[in-house]
Amino acid sequence: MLQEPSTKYRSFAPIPLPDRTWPSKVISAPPMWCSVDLRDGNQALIEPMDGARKRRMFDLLVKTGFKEIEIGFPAASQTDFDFCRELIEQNLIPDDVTVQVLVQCRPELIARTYEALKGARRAIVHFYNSTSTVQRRVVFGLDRAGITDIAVKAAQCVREHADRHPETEWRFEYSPESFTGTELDFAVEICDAVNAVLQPTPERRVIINLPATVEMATPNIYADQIEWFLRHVKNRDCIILSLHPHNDRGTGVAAAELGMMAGADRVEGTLFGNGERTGNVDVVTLALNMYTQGVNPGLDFSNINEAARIAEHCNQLPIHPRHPYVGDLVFTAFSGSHQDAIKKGFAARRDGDIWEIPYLPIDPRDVGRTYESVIRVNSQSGKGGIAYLLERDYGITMPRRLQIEFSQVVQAVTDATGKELSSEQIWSLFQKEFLADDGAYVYGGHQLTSLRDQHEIERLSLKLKCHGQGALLHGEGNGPIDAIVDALGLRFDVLSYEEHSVGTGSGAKAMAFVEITTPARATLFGVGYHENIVTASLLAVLSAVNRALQRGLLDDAMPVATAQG
Ligand SMILES: CC(=O)SCCNC(=O)CCNC(=O)[C@H](O)C(C)(C)COP(=O)(O)OP(=O)(O)OC[C@H]1O[C@@H](n2cnc3c(N)ncnc32)[C@H](O)[C@@H]1OP(=O)(O)O
Ligand SMILES: CC(C)C(=O)C(=O)O
Repeated sequence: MLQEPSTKYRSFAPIPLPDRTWPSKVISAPPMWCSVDLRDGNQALIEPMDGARKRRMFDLLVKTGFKEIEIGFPAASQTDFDFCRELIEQNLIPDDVTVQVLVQCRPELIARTYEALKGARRAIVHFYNSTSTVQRRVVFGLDRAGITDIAVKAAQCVREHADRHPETEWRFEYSPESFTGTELDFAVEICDAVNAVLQPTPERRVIINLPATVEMATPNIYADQIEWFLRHVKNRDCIILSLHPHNDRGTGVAAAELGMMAGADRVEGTLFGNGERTGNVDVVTLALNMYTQGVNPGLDFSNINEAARIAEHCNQLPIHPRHPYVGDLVFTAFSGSHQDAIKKGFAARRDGDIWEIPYLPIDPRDVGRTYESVIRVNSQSGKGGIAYLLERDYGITMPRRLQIEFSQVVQAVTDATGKELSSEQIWSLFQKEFLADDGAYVYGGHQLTSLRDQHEIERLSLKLKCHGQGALLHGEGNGPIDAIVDALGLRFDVLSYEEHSVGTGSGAKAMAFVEITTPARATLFGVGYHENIVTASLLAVLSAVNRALQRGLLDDAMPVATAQG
């Protein structure tokens, strides 16, 4: 790269529009949408679509709700010509859909285009020529008058052909191609000249499409260009002002949004932004951006995965996993603080609330995605995410301090492997850590009786394997936990106890959580999981004791005094 890029590149001159109004506008209604997947998208593919893929894409576009679809450039390729014929002859165009085709301002190509459209009920003929300073100079070698002449002659030609086929309801679209590199006064001048031929009316408006053929500046400049154009073009009421942004600077969506605020009526773009170079503007993102502002976009992406898979098949191009609204990872949080906030957001949410879940700008279910992958765990994750997965997939609600303790167990594994852990793997780590029966003290059965004369006192007889040897311990207390602490005779106290059921009906089990503290003031949890709630509590105490023994936090003195063979 150059140390001094200004020797090779220059900045885009601002548009003189100090009283611009677009910055304070709000998008409150969708534009007229036109899909150009089958033309601009298609012409950028490594392998342009064959008839079958075109048909699949067309059906998807219709199902999504597009009412205007640019189906190709029939004068350019036989495939496009044949596809156009197929749609017309087989009557495949729904009544409320209008097909559009592109053609250069060349009479022979225009003639072929009308051949392709013969018999159509309705059609938009879209003609274009490049108007930018650079293309005038290097491609056409013509001045403004010469370029205007090309456009005006083409306008006459498309009109004449149309007049010869009154059975079709014709509409026209003109694009001063490379508009963003065209002086604004010239763009207005050439469009006025074309309109003088086409003679649009408020009832039969012409589509004037102002493409950012190459995105050359910040999106506010595009908005200024649109507002400036609309203030100066003649007969605004006879024009449908259309945008056709590309994404060379990565701001195609922003440019389209600001362009709409600047007064545009219509947007041409493609699904997921396929198209020349960095693509056309992504209509899915545009539509769902509107949706998340509470505006019905008029396009239906309720099953966004299906749309994505069809687009990938037709374009033979993958969609990036981080692509807005659709990428495989866009509804996934790996990082701990995000997971924590999402978990709390879901917990706080009530039916009918405005959607306000941190880090999730849209409810994944609105586009047919599930909450399945919202939280995934790796070394960047925290307790909230782990707790969320265990709760969602296994119905386990861990006490907060256990979440902290267990997250360290998970973290040790993710740090060591560098890999993601599935919720199944987390559950098996949880079982290994808390529920395994391979500790020093293994539960073998119990009996609990209330003392006849002292109702609050319970007596516990507990069968155990202590270090592999059978033992029968006895203890008393004001409940099973108190009694097992007494029976074990070890130096620890119980700090907290919680229990909840997991599952419902006859398959339900109890999960008990016991937190103990040792003489050295170490605290740690044990978990018990059993059909019987008392057994679950006893198991939880033994789980905590075993974990403390394993860590050398308790004296491992077998309670011989009370043990019996
Ligand atoms: C920004 C866009 O996306 S515009 C759409 C671009 N899409 C495509 O090009 C895809 C389909 N195109 C094609 O298949 C071919 O280009 C065709 C069939 C249309 C034309 O092919 P060809 O005639 O072989 O030539 P080619 O495309 O190289 O034409 C360039 C010639 O057309 C002229 N030309 C280019 N665009 C236009 C236009 N819009 N109007 C009039 N003339 C034009 C050029 O000045 C050049 O003229 P020259 O031959 O006198 O130098
Ligand atoms: C033909 C025009 C509209 C075009 O595709 C472009 O400028 O990108």
